[in-house]
Amino acid sequence: MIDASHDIPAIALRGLSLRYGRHVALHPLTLDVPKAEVFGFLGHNGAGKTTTIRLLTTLLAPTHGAARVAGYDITTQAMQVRANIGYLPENVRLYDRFSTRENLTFFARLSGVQDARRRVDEVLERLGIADLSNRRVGSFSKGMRQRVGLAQAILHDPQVLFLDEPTSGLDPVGVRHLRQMIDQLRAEGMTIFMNTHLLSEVASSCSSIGVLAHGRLVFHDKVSAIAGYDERRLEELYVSVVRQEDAV
Ligand SMILES: Nc1ncnc2c1ncn2[C@@H]1O[C@H](COP(=O)(O)OP(=O)(O)OP(=O)(O)O)[C@@H](O)[C@H]1O
Repeated sequence: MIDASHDIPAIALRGLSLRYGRHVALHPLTLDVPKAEVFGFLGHNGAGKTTTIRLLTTLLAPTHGAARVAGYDITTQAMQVRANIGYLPENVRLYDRFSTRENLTFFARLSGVQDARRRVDEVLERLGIADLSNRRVGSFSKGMRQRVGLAQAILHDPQVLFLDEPTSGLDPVGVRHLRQMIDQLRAEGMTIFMNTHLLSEVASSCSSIGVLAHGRLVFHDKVSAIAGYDERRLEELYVSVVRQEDAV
């Protein structure tokens, strides 16, 4: 049983698992992510990272186990979970024929945001993308779409933000811009759970790290606890824990 008081972690998994038919995509996973942390979730292709995010965002129901996000149970309080999380999927879905402002106003109203127009302006300013307001998103680069997607994900001021490979396919300027946004949101107290393949992303943005291999958590620690935690050290660590798992 997970405590539902205010001191609980922003994200708490207890033996959470998922099978697709006979295939175990996620073995029982127990993990806490404290509030206002950026958690980097690493793992090879097919390790189970997206499956974990889909469980925590209530898009999939677990086969076994439980989890709380922002204090709410993902199975019995799915609506409350959804009201308190933002999700930026790898490929952002926007209405190409509409402007940034029109897209965001539509999504803000859909999620019941009060005074949607004012809130959209506020988020555009906060993320430094007011210059994109009146442009149609159909003409946007991947980096611009990601920025609008992030704005969409935080319109309702969620406590917890899930990012699935947020910088995948972005050029260095796009990566830098998104990182700055993530740093800013964390500084404001948001908890961020980020799937990534990039060790540079973990070294620059994350406070703690988990490594998943074949659906099992094979490493979990604070990034600062890894001696000399630069990108190279993280790479050595990543390769060693994934190799150990392969040898089992
Ligand atoms: N809808 C599905 N039906 C059956 N198997 C699935 C389904 N979705 C994912 N899988 C399988 O579950 C496993 C975990 O997939 P998942 O997408 O969670 O991995 P991932 O770590 O996010 O990979 P990537 O880094 O490539 O995005 C993989 O073996 C995948 O083939």
